[in-house]
Amino acid sequence: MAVFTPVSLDDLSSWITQFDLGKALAIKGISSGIENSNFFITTERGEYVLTVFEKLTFEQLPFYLNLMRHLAEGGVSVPAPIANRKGSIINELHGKPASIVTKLAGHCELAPQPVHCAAVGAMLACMHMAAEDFEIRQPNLRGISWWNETTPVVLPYLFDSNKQLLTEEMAFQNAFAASDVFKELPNGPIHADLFRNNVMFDGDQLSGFFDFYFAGCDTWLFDVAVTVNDWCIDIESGLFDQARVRAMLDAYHEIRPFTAEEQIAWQPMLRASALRFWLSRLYDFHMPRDAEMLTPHDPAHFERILRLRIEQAAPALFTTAG
Ligand SMILES: Nc1ncnc2c1ncn2[C@@H]1O[C@H](COP(=O)(O)OP(=O)(O)O)[C@@H](O)[C@H]1O
Ligand SMILES: N[C@@H](CCOP(=O)(O)O)C(=O)O
Repeated sequence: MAVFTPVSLDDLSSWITQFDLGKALAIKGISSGIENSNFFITTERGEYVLTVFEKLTFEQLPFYLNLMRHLAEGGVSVPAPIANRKGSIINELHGKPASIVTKLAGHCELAPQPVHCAAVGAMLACMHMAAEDFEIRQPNLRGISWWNETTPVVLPYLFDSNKQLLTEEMAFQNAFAASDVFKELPNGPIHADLFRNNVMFDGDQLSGFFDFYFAGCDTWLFDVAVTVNDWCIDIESGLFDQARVRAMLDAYHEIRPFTAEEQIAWQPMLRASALRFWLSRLYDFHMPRDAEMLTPHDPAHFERILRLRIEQAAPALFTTAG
């Protein structure tokens, strides 16, 4: 159970009077979250999701919530934040920032087929384009600066072979980030954590992307790499499933054609996205924080993926002109 800040129906009943949502009828804690306290709530107007933010601050949250609002208004299926009568979408609850967003229908698809990957690829391209004119700029807080800060923290915990892997990959990624090719990569707001558990499907119909709380401005290709590295692999081995890879990349390319520079950067970017999650999982594993680490994610999964992405040629990013 990962509700860190309990909210009772009584608490909700008084707090919700600031919104035009009618009376609160029910509240149910969601157990699967690991970052925030999430609740399904029912009011006289319908069903919503209430999030009490455990770590993100009143200063950081406007980027994430306004991005969601911008995307929802732009026709991308994401949870839309609900404003109170004063127009505020971030409001204090039990001393912490909290928000109500619309509830997406359906369930996460944890055993995706090519049809699901194509839907995710197409919507990812639409999302990148819809976010292009979003005005708030906040860097990807789990980007290369964070990798450089985190590497010396986790290095002492690693066996020699992994020490070498991490040190050499960081050198490679720092050089890649300084390259001319990297500077030409299209960028903007990205989701940055679009794993299978952050997308909702209603049957085979994609009903939306959610959990934008790792979003930030970075290269679009990094977002594609994060998504492909989770959706298009055999989970046990980390090897690519070629049918799912093609379905996702072709669907993306049809909407937002990849560039020649992105093709050159594709393999380094697949490595970068594996490195990013290896590092965060190593950090969370060796520096656990309270209750959220009851079920730490396995760092070895991304160590395996990183080794594969270094050793094996990347699948073509695109096979036809856009
Ligand atoms: N807008 C939403 N619509 C429907 N379900 C949601 C929504 N937001 C969160 N959930 C549910 O809550 C669970 C935990 O949310 P998530 O954002 O992943 O939490 P955390 O960031 O704390 O890991 C999700 O797996 C999903 O089932
Ligand atoms: N996707 C990351 C963990 C981020 O947690 P989330 O449940 O909020 O998506 C990983 O797998 O390491």
